[in-house]
Amino acid sequence: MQKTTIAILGAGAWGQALADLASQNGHEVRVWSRRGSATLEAVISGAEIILSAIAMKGVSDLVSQVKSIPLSPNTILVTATKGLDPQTTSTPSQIWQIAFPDHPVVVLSGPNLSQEIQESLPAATVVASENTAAAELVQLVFSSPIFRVYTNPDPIGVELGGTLKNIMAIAAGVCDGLHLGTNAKAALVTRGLTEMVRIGQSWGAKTETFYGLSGLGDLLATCNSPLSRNYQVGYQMASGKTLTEILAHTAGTAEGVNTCQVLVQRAQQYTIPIPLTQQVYRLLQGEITPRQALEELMLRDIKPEYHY
Ligand SMILES: NC(=O)c1ccc[n+]([C@@H]2O[C@H](COP(=O)([O-])OP(=O)(O)OC[C@H]3O[C@@H](n4cnc5c(N)ncnc54)[C@H](O)[C@@H]3O)[C@@H](O)[C@H]2O)c1
Ligand SMILES: O=P(O)(O)OC[C@H](O)CO
Repeated sequence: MQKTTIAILGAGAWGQALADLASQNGHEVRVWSRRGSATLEAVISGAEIILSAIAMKGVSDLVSQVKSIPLSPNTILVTATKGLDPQTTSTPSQIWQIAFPDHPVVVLSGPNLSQEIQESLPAATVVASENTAAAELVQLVFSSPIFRVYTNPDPIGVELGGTLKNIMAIAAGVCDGLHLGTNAKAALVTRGLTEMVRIGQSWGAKTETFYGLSGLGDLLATCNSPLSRNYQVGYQMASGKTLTEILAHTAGTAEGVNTCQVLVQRAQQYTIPIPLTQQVYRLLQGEITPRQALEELMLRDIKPEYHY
């Protein structure tokens, strides 16, 4: 394809991996980091695609900074952050789209542990947008023999899959850390997916999106890999460490911690049942031990698996 100019905002593990994928495909890639020497203006000037891969806590501020810089009207905005805004409970793509109503916004999300991608191991991802042409351009830019990219028309569903699975990955880490066995893990991941679907429906996401790469796919990757920072948080909590101790020694961002707090707030507002998320929340708050969280989940009122 034609060479495209791409600005990657965020030089963390994920921003760097995506920058490398685009560079390997021959595109002109410029990376901005808040600690780097290049200005944001210089990095995004003339870029056809601006991709943000920064941590959730910086998204609103970054959006304001980008908004103060004139952009070409065709510039495509891509978000690869997996989190929720604590003030508004909005997703990153919603924040970008509100600030830039006339620009196409694309969500990039999938089972993508950055370390495996940096080792050139094969992976697949999803680029989702209401603007099909924009999603297809981003698909072309990143597709390669080691990175298979699918398009999808449900950006909120794709984004929520990648965001909500982080809470379940914390729970999966606890499950493995307590050596609860394969049956327990299967039950947790399956009921976790049911909870993700329920939350997603309240946001207007399509149910089937959660059964694809960005939902079930990312849930499986993150709940089964010691490379996941969220899984590591849960695994270490099972050994009795406090959240503060764990985060002090965690390299990189475990978004599930913040997402869990925001989701509890949103679930109260919209009356969404979120039993797994509630127990992860109480555990992270230091209100209960991992064993107590397990007991509370197992001893809830019995009920049908589905309400058909
Ligand atoms: N690492 C992965 O495997 C992976 C894969 C897919 C998605 N993600 C998501 O991508 C996002 C970034 O993850 P990461 O692994 O690169 O984390 P990281 O901790 O390695 O990097 C975070 C980046 O965000 C930047 N940042 C943090 N706060 C900021 C602020 N206030 N203003 C501007 N920049 C700020 C940091 O400087 C850094 O460049 C997260 O939402 C994560 O869930 C990560
Ligand atoms: O390290 P984690 O837990 O943020 O997971 C990384 C990616 O989201 C996996 O797709």
